Amino acid sequence: MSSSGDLPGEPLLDAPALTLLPGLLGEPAATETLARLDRELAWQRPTLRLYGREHPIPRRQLWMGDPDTRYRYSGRDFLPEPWHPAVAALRDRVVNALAEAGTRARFNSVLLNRYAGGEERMGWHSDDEPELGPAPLIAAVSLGSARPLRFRWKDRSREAFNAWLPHDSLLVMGAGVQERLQHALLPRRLPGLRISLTFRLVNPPASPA
Ligand SMILES: O=C(O)CCC(=O)C(=O)O
Ligand SMILES: [Fe+2]
Repeated sequence: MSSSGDLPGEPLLDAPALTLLPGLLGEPAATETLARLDRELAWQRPTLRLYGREHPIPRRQLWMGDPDTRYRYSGRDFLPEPWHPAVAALRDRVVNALAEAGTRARFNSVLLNRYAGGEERMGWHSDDEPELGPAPLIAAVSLGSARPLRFRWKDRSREAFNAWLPHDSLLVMGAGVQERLQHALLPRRLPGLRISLTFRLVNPPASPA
């Protein structure tokens, strides 16, 4: 895979490569896709176990992908929902946008997050599960209300910063981003529905001998 440093979007970071591409779908497709995903998906609010207590997550989410893409998250296994046609179309659009920019990528799964308003959120993390491999390329599509995704360096060598994610944008987190930084969608007084889709390539589990 070539580096995503040559993507035509706005480079937020050069090394490791973090790039924002606005206008992924155009209108009215972007707004229609937001409404369709909101309406047609079976959004879930799973509980996570923290210090022995069950907590509902502060957003809704859905794991979708090829049947062999198991995903472990906070000690739980999530089985993927089959691809919804609108999500599969979005995945293909992302792959094409990356290809046009000279970056070859393949995705077999996606985590969809639905934030009803600014109080819904996602805490600090890196997408560094072993099944994503050592240097994953993660493509994050944002639809709806603009929110900042906050980044901080694990070694605190540089200042934390915001990546503002407007409606109909694609944030490409290239090789090294998960290794060196964490990100979070912090609560903000910003009303409005937002849906994000983070496309990933999960290594299919080796078949048992
Ligand atoms: O909603 C966002 O933009 C962040 C989502 C995210 O970090 C993830 O799905 O791992
Ligand atoms: Fe993430």
